Amino acid sequence: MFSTRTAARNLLTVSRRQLPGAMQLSSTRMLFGDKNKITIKSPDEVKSYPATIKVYTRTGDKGTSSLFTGERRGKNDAVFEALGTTDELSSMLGLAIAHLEGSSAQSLVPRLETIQCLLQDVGSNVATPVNSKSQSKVKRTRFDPDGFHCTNLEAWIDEMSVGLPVHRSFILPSGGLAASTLHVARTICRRAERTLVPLKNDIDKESMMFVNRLSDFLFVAARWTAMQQNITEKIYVHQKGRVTEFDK
Ligand SMILES: Nc1ncnc2c1ncn2[C@@H]1O[C@H](COP(=O)(O)OP(=O)(O)OP(=O)(O)O)[C@@H](O)[C@H]1O
Repeated sequence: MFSTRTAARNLLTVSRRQLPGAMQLSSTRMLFGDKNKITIKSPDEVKSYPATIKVYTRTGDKGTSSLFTGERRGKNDAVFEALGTTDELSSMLGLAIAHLEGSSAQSLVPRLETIQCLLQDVGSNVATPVNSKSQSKVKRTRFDPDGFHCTNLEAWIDEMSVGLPVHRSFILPSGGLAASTLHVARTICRRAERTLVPLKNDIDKESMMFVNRLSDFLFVAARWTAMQQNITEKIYVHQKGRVTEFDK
């Protein structure tokens, strides 16, 4: 038997991203290890890997990479476009979290962390086309079959919309560092949604619903953050014939 501390130390050498495709999935339940190997226990398999899995495998050097099914495709394939964009979105949420922590809007952080995990699940869904031969993998990567996460986003949107200032004009991406970062995340989210469209027959419809609802949530989250931090949002002003302070 190995102590939890030893296992934790060994785990430090391996991030989820470094593990083979299958092990990057959210269905991975548990990792434990000894000095020389990491054992990963997921619902239907237990596998061991060397404790020092390297970040690079060199298998992607020629411009192809693998889906969860093992199928290799060019890195310019629509699947990797979508995976890269959801990854970019999750990274931007990480930046938003960094700006929120310690602020009067930090209660938003756990929600954003939940969303980061769900984007990982959307990625798993994207990386496993629904008509793949391996139906067990398709089943394992099914995204939100009950629509729970989409409904949950709607509940968050409704709750956080209460008390937001009402404007007749467009709200410009603004409201401070955290809110503006959330606006950037919102625009990446909309791009992520566009990257899913060519894949719509290969992914679960709930993935698309979730990403669509997520951009609405991020809009409200940005506005809510500005309000919590007492920062006034900027509003669109028609510029025709208008001289700026700078030009005067
Ligand atoms: N350029 C990319 N854009 C989006 N997704 C990618 C890209 N490259 C790889 N992926 C996805 O991310 C996973 C992990 O990326 P990784 O960099 O380990 O893959 P690789 O480039 O195929 O391998 P290596 O970097 O070890 O040569 C891959 O299995 C693939 O699903």
